[in-house]
Amino acid sequence: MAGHGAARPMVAQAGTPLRGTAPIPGDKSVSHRALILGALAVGETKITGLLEGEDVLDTGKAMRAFGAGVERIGEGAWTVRGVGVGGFQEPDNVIDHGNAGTGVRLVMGAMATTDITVTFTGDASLRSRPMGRITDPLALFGAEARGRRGGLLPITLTGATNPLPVQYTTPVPSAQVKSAVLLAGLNAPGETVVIEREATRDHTERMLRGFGAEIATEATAEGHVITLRGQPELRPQTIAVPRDPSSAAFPVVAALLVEGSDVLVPGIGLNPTRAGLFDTLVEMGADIAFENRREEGGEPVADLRVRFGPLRGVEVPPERAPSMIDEYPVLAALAATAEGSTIMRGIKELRVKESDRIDAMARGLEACGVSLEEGKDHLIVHGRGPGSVPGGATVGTRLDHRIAMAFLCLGLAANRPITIDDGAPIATSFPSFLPLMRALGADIREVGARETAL
Ligand SMILES: O=C(O)C1=C[C@@H](OP(=O)(O)O)[C@@H](O)[C@H](O)C1
Ligand SMILES: C=C(OP(=O)(O)O)C(=O)O
Repeated sequence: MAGHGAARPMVAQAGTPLRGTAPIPGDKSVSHRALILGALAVGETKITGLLEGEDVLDTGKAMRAFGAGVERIGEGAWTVRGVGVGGFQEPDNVIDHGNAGTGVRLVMGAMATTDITVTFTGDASLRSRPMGRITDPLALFGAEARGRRGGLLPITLTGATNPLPVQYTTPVPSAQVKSAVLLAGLNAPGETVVIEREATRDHTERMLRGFGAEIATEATAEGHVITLRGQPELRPQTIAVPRDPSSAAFPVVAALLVEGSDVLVPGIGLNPTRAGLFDTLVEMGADIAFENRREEGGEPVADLRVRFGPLRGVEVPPERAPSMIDEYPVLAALAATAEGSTIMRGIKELRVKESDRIDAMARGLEACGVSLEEGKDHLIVHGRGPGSVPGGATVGTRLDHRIAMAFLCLGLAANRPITIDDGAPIATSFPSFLPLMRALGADIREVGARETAL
């Protein structure tokens, strides 16, 4: 679990162009959901391509503690023997979700309508993130939460004895909130309805449908109305997890940062609720070919061929934010080498991620000599073209994997090396980041590590 071990400082510096093929691991969002829904089905679910990052492994441990059989049978290949909807047993210890907002929030939802009491916690980052957005709707089902002041973890949640179905309009665009309510609705009688004004990633809906739940989504003037019929028997599935577009973002952006690069990133999930970064990059003038478009595991995918070329700053439409919410840090890094300003508005949700990502990016970019403007809900990066980023700074990554990877990518195009104080959290979402980037030719190393040790 990130934050529990020693800090791992890392440094990135300019070198040769990036070339080759980047095999991206499985999607983190889909991986969490595959383990949770597998645990709620009756029988054995088979998963291939599961992301074996710390966040997902913590969800696997949680599902085991709730009574499911979770076994690793090969690289990325797992089986989950489910206990059925309502069948979770009470764990005999605290459930520690490490660094994972998705993990803790979805699992709280999944247990909130079963009559058990569970204490949840996480690392220093997760213990500072808002949980009221989950415990408030779960209270409508009849669940009771007691946490620290401000609704922070650790939280003890007692599931509803006689759950009520709920109709809930999400107050913030959040797939985690939507998913927690839907997962709680699984063990409530009748129909649970979630209304979201802005569409967020829809992996929970797609996967629930795959497991045989009755779920419908309707686009209305109010927004997306999602209706789930409770107390289904979920049928075990065979799930091929697509490769994670949020992880792919790093080698894609690195290829756009480093002159002369030409990188192939195969089989990337391009679900429209996740693909906002790629639309933005194309608007910036990026040379990206989407080759061999196809469907895999119920999700649209393509092979991305990315070549370095000149980029211009753009204004990102605020309504695109939910489809690229985790990609703003790496976009902000890239924006420093575009010509002109990149304007990112409608992004205040970034302030409650693993770190306050607007502040973390602003302080880090400033330290690297990049000019910017920031506000409560926006960040504007003034790019001055390739070769314009001085670098030469040490950036604080604040237990945030995406901040860590974004600055390592920027270091590949800066005039002086960029150091990050701690790369350990990268293992939460992208454990193969360092070897993958190095195989493309990136000069990224652990500070103090000998060349052969990596
Ligand atoms: O549901 C999910 O899998 C996720 C939803 C998003 O969080 P919010 O729901 O807080 O927007 C995203 O930032 C996170 O990385 C994964
Ligand atoms: C926000 C993220 O994850 P989580 O909320 O699951 O911690 C992320 O991976 O960028």
